[in-house]
Amino acid sequence: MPVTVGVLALQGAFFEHVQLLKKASEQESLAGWEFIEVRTPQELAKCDGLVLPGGESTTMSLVAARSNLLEPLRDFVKVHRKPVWGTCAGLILLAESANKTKKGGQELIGGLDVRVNRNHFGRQTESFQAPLELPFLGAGAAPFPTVFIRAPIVERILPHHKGIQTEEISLEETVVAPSRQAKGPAAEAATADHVEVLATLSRPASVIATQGRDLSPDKELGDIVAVQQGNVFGTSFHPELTGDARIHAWWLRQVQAAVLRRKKLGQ
Ligand SMILES: NC(=O)CC[C@H](N)C(=O)O
Repeated sequence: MPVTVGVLALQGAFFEHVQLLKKASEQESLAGWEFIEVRTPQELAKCDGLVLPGGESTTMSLVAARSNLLEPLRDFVKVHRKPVWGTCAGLILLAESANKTKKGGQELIGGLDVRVNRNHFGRQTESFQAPLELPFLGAGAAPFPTVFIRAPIVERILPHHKGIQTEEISLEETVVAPSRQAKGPAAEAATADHVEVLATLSRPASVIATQGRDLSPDKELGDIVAVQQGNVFGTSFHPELTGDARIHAWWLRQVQAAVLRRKKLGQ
């Protein structure tokens, strides 16, 4: 079963992702998988799954718009519901809403019903590394060496399928992603109406967020740094900048499951 996984290669750490995807596929003994850099709608159309790397989300969305990729990317995530994973800037692009965006706005792709707070931990010089428990990697998994560089966090879980969040529009420097309708049975199967919190920074994640609940004031929960909603996965940190391929391997298994689901449904 040939499977093609793309990494959006407009800007940022795309090369590192491709390398770790290859390493993970070897670890998982996945034969016949192809990993490609995506710069055009034609390349995107070949993909069964897509990684949006870290970098600078403002630049990435500008280049995506100029490359006529924004609409195909939105369709990939929200209409075809193929698996996507955004790291850092990629997570920002996958959010339905983002704070502290550049004046004049910034285009988002959307797909995760969350609002992110950009540059949550401060500037480049305030970058840090932290060993983080990631329960989704399995019971007893060793802490993951997470790298945070001008990283966003998920500061709010938004109500599902609200489309444009009108309450957010009035907030200065907050942007929202345009809404889209999923189509077809595979799309339905991959649609999840809740955002699952997979990791928080200050303590091991054991929390499933409920819709519409503002989690930011409750500091006890810690900062949300990994979330999943259906086929959309996002991390605040950069696994591609470590040699650790465990998250890539975990995500490739998600892609494999999604491809099998689509096949079963004849799509
Ligand atoms: N390392 C990163 O990807 C940083 C993201 C960056 N702060 C942005 O807003 O795009």
